[in-house]
Amino acid sequence: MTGAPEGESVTLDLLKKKMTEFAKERDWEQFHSPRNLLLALVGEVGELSEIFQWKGEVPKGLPDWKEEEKVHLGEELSDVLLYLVQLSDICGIDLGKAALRKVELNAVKYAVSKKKSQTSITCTDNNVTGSC
Ligand SMILES: Nc1ccn([C@H]2C[C@H](O)[C@@H](COP(=O)(O)OP(=O)(O)OP(=O)(O)O)O2)c(=O)n1
Repeated sequence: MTGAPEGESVTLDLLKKKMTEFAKERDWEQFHSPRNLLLALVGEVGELSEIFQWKGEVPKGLPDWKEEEKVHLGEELSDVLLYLVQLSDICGIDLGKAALRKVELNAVKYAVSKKKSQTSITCTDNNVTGSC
């Protein structure tokens, strides 16, 4: 498997196709049930968490991290994404469309306050104004 073709952006669809090909080449589709993919996803979230474990709060951009630590972080983030893409695919969910729809739902649920001086947001589902 190679990366994205020259000049082509990485899309969820490209990742989905590459993982379908990856599983097919190895005859691993038989193992890729929704439950198995979910468990694999959770396992990778655990591996991702281990990277941050015991470090305390870390500044944005991870300025003090070694290059190899950042590479490792990228690998674990990718494992989570790749299992999520496969899980969505096997469940017949268009992840890109579902996520865009969720962004819209979130914007309605957490409406931005009209008073720009305030940093508060409004929770429309529980009628509370302020942080929620
Ligand atoms: N049945 C499988 C096995 C692996 N993968 C893919 C998805 C992940 O991107 C990666 C996971 O591989 P590993 O289980 O080897 O996990 P790690 O790469 O995290 O290795 P390790 O757990 O040794 O750190 O491979 C997959 O799609 N289906």
